[in-house]
Amino acid sequence: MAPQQEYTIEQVAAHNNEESLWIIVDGRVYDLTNFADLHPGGLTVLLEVAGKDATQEFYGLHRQSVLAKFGPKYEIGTVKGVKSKIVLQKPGDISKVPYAESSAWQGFYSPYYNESHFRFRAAVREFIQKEIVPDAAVNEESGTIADQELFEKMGSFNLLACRMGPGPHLNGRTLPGGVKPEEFDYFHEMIAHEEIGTLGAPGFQDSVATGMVIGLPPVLHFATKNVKEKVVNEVLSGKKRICLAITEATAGSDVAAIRTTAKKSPCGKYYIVNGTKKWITNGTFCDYFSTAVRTGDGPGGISMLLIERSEGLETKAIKTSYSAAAGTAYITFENVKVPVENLLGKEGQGFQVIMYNFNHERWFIVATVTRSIRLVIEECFKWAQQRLVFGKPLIEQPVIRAKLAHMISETEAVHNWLENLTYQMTRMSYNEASIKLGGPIALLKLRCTRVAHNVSDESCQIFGGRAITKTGMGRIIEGFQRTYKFAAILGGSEEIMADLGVRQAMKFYPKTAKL
Ligand code: HEM
Repeated sequence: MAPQQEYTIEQVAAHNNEESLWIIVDGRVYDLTNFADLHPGGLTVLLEVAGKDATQEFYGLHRQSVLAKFGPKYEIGTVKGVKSKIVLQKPGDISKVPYAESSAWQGFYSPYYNESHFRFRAAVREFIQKEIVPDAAVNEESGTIADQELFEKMGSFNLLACRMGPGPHLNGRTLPGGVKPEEFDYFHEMIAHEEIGTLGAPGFQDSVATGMVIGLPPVLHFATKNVKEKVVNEVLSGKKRICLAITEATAGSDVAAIRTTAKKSPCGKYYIVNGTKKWITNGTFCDYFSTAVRTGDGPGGISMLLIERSEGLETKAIKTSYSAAAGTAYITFENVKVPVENLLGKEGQGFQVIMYNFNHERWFIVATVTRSIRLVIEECFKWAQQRLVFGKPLIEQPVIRAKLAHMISETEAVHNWLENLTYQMTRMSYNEASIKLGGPIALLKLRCTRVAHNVSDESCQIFGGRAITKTGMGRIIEGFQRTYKFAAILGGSEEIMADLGVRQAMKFYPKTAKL
């Protein structure tokens, strides 16, 4: 960085032309003479503010990251007697923008969190900011998946293990923030998913590693000892990757309609798998596929197999509105030989295996999406404060404040319900949770993705043209509005969630209750 020389306002004012073009942003002086021709916004706009304080103009048109990237190259000093007012966020910082964080992180009391949760979030956030954020926006745009090195870093930091929740797979590990495996609970796990939701790069954030969060549980809970030990170690260390392969072109929410078959070989040592899978998150780059197959007729004829990438298994990318970084795949199986030891659970009991993780999968989606919604709220709040329209900040318009009010209140309601249900998960046995939480989690997911819909809609109106522009101020909003629908379909569509929620409630309806 250039030495911090001090300049008077008058000295800066003398550099007001193309030959010498200086500006002030937040008490710092930038010499843009050599940058002016490269400036994406053009030379004219810079000449209009040459030699002047351009803080307001700058923040009306650029994200902070522009200064973080170009500032060190062009900054030549500070303005005498002027203190910089804008705080650049550092890795691990908690946002002070109201509602941009869970309330407990903004000074409100909470019955749910202890000191270890705060340590855990700080450590995970710092890791994500340092190791994942630098690639996120670039990979999101280019459609490049996370590289092997990043997976292994997430493995050795034990972020991958933490995203699988509490359980024996954590034993012997040092968890982020020095959290001990025995103190790790579903709130820590929720925080890990939430932090991934801060990336603002929907496809890329799925690349790190949604496939694992939904694809490894069948192995963790239903694989034979040998298969489990090998695969869980490989995946949690980041050396190999896994995904969940259930959906087919003709079978989505109606899982029972799957057609992919697995027939025992005459020697009895293998299943021979034939068929297809569609919209498989992370499929293009996974080594393992937890796959639903048909081993017999009807709903009782479904089984789950762990299939390794091998001869006859091919994946190709599906072009979705998502970034290709998510690795959304169409998979074909042509006489793929799968050892019988790779059966997950019992033959014909695939439904139980699939259902085992449904609540967890939906809960994880809510945690991640709700955090992404908060990020959208933070973006809208900041934008409404710094964008001048009709001569005053956008937030001075009552209609904009009303939009923020709806976004905030809906999101806080969802998050509070999420915390409440997470608390139930920390207290209930698996069996109790299966009986009692299926309905509420389904309804929570329904509400969460409906709120995502409303927030997307309102945020687009607040950001205007920038909400449909891939770079610049509206970058996060553009990504959100293009992709939020994914969560309304993945893990059970809104319609199925609504129906399931009420059907579950009907099971508990007292026969004696009458109007
Ligand atoms: C340190 C000083 C500056 C740097 C490094 C800088 C850099 C940039 C960059 C990288 C962009 C592209 C942003 C994107 O679309 O992602 C941009 C756009 C732009 N800049 Fe600057 N800029 C600076 C100062 C200014 C100032 C002082 C003004 C106006 C007075 C200005 C006006 C604009 C405009 C109008 C655009 C286009 C914005 C849009 O398409 O919405 N810039 N600038």
